[in-house]
Amino acid sequence: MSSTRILVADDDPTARLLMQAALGKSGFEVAVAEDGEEALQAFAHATFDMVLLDVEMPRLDGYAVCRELRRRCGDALPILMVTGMDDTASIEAAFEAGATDFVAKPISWPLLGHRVRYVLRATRAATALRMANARNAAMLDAFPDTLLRLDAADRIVELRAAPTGVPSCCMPAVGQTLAEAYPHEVATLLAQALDEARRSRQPSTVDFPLACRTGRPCHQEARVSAIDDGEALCLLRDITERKEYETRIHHLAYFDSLTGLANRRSFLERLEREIRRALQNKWRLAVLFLDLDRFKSINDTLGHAAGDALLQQAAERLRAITRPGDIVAHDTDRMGTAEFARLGGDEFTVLLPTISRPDDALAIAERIRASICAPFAIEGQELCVTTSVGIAVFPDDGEDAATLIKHADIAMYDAKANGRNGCRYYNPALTAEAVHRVELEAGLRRALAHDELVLMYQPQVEVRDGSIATVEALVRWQTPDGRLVPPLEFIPFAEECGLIDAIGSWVLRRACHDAAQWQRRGLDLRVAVNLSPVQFRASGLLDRIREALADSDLPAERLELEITESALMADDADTHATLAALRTLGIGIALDDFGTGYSSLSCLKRLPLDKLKIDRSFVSGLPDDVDNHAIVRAIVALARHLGFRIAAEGVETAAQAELLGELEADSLQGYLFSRAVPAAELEALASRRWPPARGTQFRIDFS
Ligand SMILES: Nc1nc2c(ncn2[C@@H]2O[C@@H]3COP(=O)(O)O[C@H]4[C@@H](O)[C@H](n5cnc6c(=O)[nH]c(N)nc65)O[C@@H]4COP(=O)(O)O[C@H]3[C@H]2O)c(=O)[nH]1
Repeated sequence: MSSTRILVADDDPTARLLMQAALGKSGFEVAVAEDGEEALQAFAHATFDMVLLDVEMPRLDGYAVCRELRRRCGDALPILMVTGMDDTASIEAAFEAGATDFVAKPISWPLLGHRVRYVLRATRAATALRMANARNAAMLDAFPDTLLRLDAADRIVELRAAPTGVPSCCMPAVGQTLAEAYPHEVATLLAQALDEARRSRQPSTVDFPLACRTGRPCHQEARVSAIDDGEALCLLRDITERKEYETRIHHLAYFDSLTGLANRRSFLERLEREIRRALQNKWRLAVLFLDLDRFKSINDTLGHAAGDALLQQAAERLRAITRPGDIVAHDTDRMGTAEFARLGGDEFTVLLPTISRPDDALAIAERIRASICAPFAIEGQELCVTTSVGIAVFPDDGEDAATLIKHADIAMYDAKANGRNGCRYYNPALTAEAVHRVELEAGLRRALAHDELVLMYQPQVEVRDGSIATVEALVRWQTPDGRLVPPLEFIPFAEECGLIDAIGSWVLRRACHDAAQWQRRGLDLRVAVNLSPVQFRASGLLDRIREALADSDLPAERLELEITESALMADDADTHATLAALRTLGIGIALDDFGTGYSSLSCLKRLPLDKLKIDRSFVSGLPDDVDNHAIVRAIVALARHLGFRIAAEGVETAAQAELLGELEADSLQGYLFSRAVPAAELEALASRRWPPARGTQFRIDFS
């Protein structure tokens, strides 16, 4: 450790010597000066930790030296003045000149060392305190918080306002108590935090909203800590932005951004809470599961923006249904607030936290169903949508959240399977059906992977000469156990579960391949392939068709696509562009199942179609059903007028064929001529001629 250097300035050589000896004995390194000027010169060449100055000195007295040294070295240098015992005037003058302390003559030599050490220690402590204060002040200046110092009565005795943060209108003032500065609840909260901090000697934190006069939301955080039993510090920080982020994050985590309804996670948490309550209180609750019937096809045909708008409006209707006071139940008070959620896609759930009996749930489900039935106005079009609702009741149908939701979902499927637009309770037998659906999907995936799909072809006979110009490709699923599954048992399901694209692509490629084979064998046949609405709207359709034609080497003119009216429901630019592009390629377009949809005449007129296929439901009653007769006659007249060819489906009797011939249909398809047959049998079939219908007695000769 380096020694402490002391400068002794005194014009009396004896006093100098004695001081030097006494201080040297106490372990200090001592330098001496004979007068004031010499003392200042000594400071110019060396540094000292302390100075002892005699008051009376020639040339420059001790006061002048003291003042000069203070100017040069600041407060950190301890200066001891040596004064006369009773000379209070010089003691006062010494302090005025900036002296740290004084030593009175006659000096007690044994005590001088102790006195010097004490002054040195005190000066160092004062310096350290000054530096700590400066550091604290700098830290507080850099602090983003507003600082309040409070006395024992929670009155603000000091306030350092942060440059930014707490808005001025929410800023307390010095002199106010917390109760005066803040609204009652906030003041109470802060007082509790202060009590806690004083008691535990640990800082404590609270946050609270404040009504800001600007009207903007304001949220503050206060961290309080006790200084001693009386005073306390309170740091205030504006956390409005953080709170807004937290709210937004919470909203994202718990709410569906499209509809503003609760999301799956939030619904599950609430359901779990309500199950616990229901268990304690021994009451029932119900979970409703619903989706919009045929939503997927609406979304695919009208586009996602329309689909989103529909979901938003449907969510709004759900909210409106169970607004407080709207619920019709046997025990309205106990019914509690219903919770709605969108689990994803068009799947919604409703939680009825307390029901007296299962009928209450059915009443709400029916109200929901009826409300969704009213037409929606979407993008300027009126859209009629229905919903199917499944109901599961706690504890009867499940004792935990996941089971209740699953069973309500299964019940909804049952409602769908039973004609849609209905409400169903869960029953255990339905689980078997749900298992069947899961197996069906797995089976279809396997069918695609293992080439279990087969195509059959049904001829369309030309009325003009009884020849077969077109055959319709109809898919079947040959399961490993040898069963031939008809398309209506898996195509609608494939549309629902998203497998239709893969199946449709397979059908297209196989049909093109078969048709190209027939062409190579000299058969003049066109192949008609069904295109589901989902496929029609899917991106990449044209590429897929071009690829299938190119790979099989089939001329585009030999391909016809059958599109149902629902696929063309969106009379928009995309529909026109797709149809026009197909026509430009040379592909024929037939409107399938005509009469069952909602095609408006004006819409039909604008579409580039080749053919209308009259649905077999109109053909089936012919020739006796007068209504069907009139409808078919009108369809034929309309199609003629628009320049389309006309095909009739489901022709089973010669009388039907004859009448359709008279009505001037162009081609006929039905069991009367042939069921759908494997590709290999088609060659034999296609070489036949059926007697022309027009003007002749239609006679079938299958021999
Ligand atoms: N009662 C009666 N029925 C007759 C008669 N003649 C033909 N049919 C049946 O009527 C359906 C005609 O096909 P669709 O209207 O396009 O109706 C098709 C079509 O909408 C769909 N489908 C079939 N294959 C495909 C495919 O490859 N892709 C797509 N997307 N749908 C397909 O499945 C539907 C049913 O197909 P299938 O069961 O093969 O049933 C075929 C056919 O077997 C008749 O005289 N009387």
